Amino acid sequence: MKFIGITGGVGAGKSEILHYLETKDGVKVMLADEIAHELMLPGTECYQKLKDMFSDEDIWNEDGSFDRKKLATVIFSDEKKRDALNGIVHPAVKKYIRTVADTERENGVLKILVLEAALLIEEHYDEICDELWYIYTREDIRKERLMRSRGYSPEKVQQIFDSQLQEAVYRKYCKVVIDNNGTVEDAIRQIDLAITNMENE
Ligand SMILES: CC(C)(COP(=O)(O)OP(=O)(O)OC[C@H]1O[C@@H](n2cnc3c(N)ncnc32)[C@H](O)[C@@H]1O)[C@@H](O)C(=O)NCCC(=O)NCCS
Ligand SMILES: Nc1ncnc2c1ncn2[C@@H]1O[C@H](COP(=O)(O)OP(=O)(O)OP(=O)(O)O)[C@@H](O)[C@H]1O
Repeated sequence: MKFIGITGGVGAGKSEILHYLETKDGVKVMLADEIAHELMLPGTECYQKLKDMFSDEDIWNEDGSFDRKKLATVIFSDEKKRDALNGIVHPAVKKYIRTVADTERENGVLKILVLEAALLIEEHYDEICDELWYIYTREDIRKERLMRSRGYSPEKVQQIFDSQLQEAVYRKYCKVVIDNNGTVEDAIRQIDLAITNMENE
């Protein structure tokens, strides 16, 4: 089994590419963001730590869950608070992912395990993945796609860009670069080629 980590800036097209990958035989896809949300639900250890850490912030709904929009405003405008959240959530996410990867390796059924995570490099997933892949899309294109599809404001897009790594850093750590400035079909062709190259190594 090969374990591939897929990363890239906000709106680069990671989810789009994962939708394609999960249609392939012998491939299982994991989303760090989805796992993080599960591990942040009320009643979990992470939730309690976040509750203690962010008790004074206006991010809580009446039922005790987070208001996603308000949490985004807080963590993308304050590096210290973002680091605090990441320090609570990401060790738990990584532990969970490591367990799944170990189990799948032992089972020996999967051909490829894929992890999508925005913070793959920052959180040192190179230690557990066999290969890191970077989905590269220019900032102006990502901004336009995010404003159109998610209704993000230009300010929100810029704040998230500023909180993420520079292109050169992604390129330094990732073995494969998928250019997603064109059509999804173009990106899929590059993915298929990268898989063939990996399997022939
Ligand atoms: C902060 C939240 C509420 C923002 O939600 P929103 O729908 O506005 O944005 P979305 O989830 O699409 O994230 C926007 C971009 O920021 C990145 N991002 C998300 N959380 C973080 C974080 N903690 N630190 C840095 N970047 C992050 C995403 O990967 C994406 O590229 C949400 O992302 C969240 O609950 N984050 C905590 C869980 C987490 O750390 N997820 C990332 C796992 S790699
Ligand atoms: N090649 C493409 N052509 C046109 N639209 C695209 C292309 N790739 C992705 N998109 C669109 O751009 C938007 C952002 O893509 P997607 O959600 O896959 O990004 P992401 O990298 O997963 O973002 P995030 O970092 O927030 O998780 C979506 O609406 C998606 O359908």
